[in-house]
Amino acid sequence: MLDGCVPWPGELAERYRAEGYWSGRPLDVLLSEGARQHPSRTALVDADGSRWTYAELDEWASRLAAGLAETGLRPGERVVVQLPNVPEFVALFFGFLRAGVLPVLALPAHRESEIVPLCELSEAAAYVIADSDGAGYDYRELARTVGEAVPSVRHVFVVGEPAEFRPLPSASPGPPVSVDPSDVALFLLSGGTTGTPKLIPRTHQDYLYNARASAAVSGFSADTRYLVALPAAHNFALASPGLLGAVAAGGTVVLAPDPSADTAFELIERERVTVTAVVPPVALLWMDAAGFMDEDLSSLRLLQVGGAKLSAEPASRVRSALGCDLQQVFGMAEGLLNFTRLDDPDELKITTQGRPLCPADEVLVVNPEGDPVAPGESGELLTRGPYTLRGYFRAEQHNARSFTPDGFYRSGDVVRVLPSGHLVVEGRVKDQINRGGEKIPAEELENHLLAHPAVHDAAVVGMPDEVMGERTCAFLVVRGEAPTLREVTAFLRERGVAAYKLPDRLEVLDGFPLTKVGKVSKVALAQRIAG
Ligand SMILES: O=C(O)c1cccc(O)c1O
Repeated sequence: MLDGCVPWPGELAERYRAEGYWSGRPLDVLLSEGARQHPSRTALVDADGSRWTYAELDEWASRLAAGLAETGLRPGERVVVQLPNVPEFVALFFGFLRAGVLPVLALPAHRESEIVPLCELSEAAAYVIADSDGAGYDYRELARTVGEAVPSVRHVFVVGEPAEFRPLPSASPGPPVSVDPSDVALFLLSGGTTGTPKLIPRTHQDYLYNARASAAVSGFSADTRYLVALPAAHNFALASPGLLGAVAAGGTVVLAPDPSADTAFELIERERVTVTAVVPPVALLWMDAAGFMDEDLSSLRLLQVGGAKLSAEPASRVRSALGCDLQQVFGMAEGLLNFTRLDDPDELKITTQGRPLCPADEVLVVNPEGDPVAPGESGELLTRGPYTLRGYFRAEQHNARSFTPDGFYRSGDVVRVLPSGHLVVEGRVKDQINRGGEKIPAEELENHLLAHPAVHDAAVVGMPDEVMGERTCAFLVVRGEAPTLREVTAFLRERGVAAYKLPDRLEVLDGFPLTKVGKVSKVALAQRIAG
């Protein structure tokens, strides 16, 4: 496995192969087999209505792969990719797989303070952007900063107007590069809890299983028309089952530039979309909007909701509001995916976050001492399995804390397991805010706040919110005059912090409540803001 990654131990690897979860095939077979078996079916549709068949997408991916190689990118090198939901994302994703070059999938919302450390940590050889986000943000500015800050970045490729950079490369397809299916195919980003980004290596065969098994459990078929409403770089929209699951099933991927009801409903009607995946705040907005908008949503069969916990009340209204079935998905880019099953009783679909995808997923629920709790009691979810990472990339110290000695990933989520095996998410032990599915590492934001000259100490906690589940509250102890929320967010933006990480509220205290051992008590702060 690529240097800096942690392989599965031989015994488990043997079992995953023997039981058929690992097929020994490269991830790219999703597209190459589709192109062979049904070349003229529609694989991809963009927001403007441009369409690509499987054969056309396959050809495009091969030309991109050849172009990447011709530019001098070598197998195993990393490229940070930051694209909105454009067709180039899909073609390039497969192009990277074919060239053996490893995409590091950043989100469009990321800014300098996320992208620079990512490029550094991955020693990225290139950076791929769109010219703009359609709302006035120019990624080429960010690319200039990255180019100056990170010497490993040799090329910047731009979808749209390249300015001084390069357009996406393209060349006549050469002989395929052979890849080891047990090696890394791509890197996903962790939501994280610390000040530095974490990279999740996903191997060809683990991600292939992830996409195919998810597609099966969600009933994907050749008739599936999947709307990519979340960012395509998100594990949920990419492979749970996401766009890769739709390709695995020989279905059609429809790209939405944003998840607003205006955009999504129009695409659902126009393309007869059958399934999509959203975070809870979007589900709430769609359910309201369906009451007064008149697009025809009757093609929609399944709404997947995940990223944060969907409360039972809105969950119970999905069918009447949108005329489709609900599937709750509790997943993590690190691996383990839980789905409610299409034939589960309504009670489980509404009140649980699903059960593990794979029979070989191992789930342990432990108390703070690390001992298993009694069945049905809540505790931290630990997991290992055929598609769950064994370590973050180049993060030895962090890995020592994030995994048990026998290789279970400590998810930081607090769950309880029902007799049926379904999980109910009850909270978390990790120091992170989940703002409507967007994960904000508290320590990272605190570090940025501490850089403000008027800030003596900072503690970031979630505050309950009807729509977002949580919003972000920054508690500060200040020197001299307290800055306003507006001043603080302007300061954070200036530092290149992504907009979704900006605090929603500021509270200034004389000092922080402490725990018995003298640490800042986030529990006390959270109780204070909840009140
Ligand atoms: O990261 C997540 O929250 C998530 C949610 C649903 C499905 C997934 O694959 C995820 O990674």
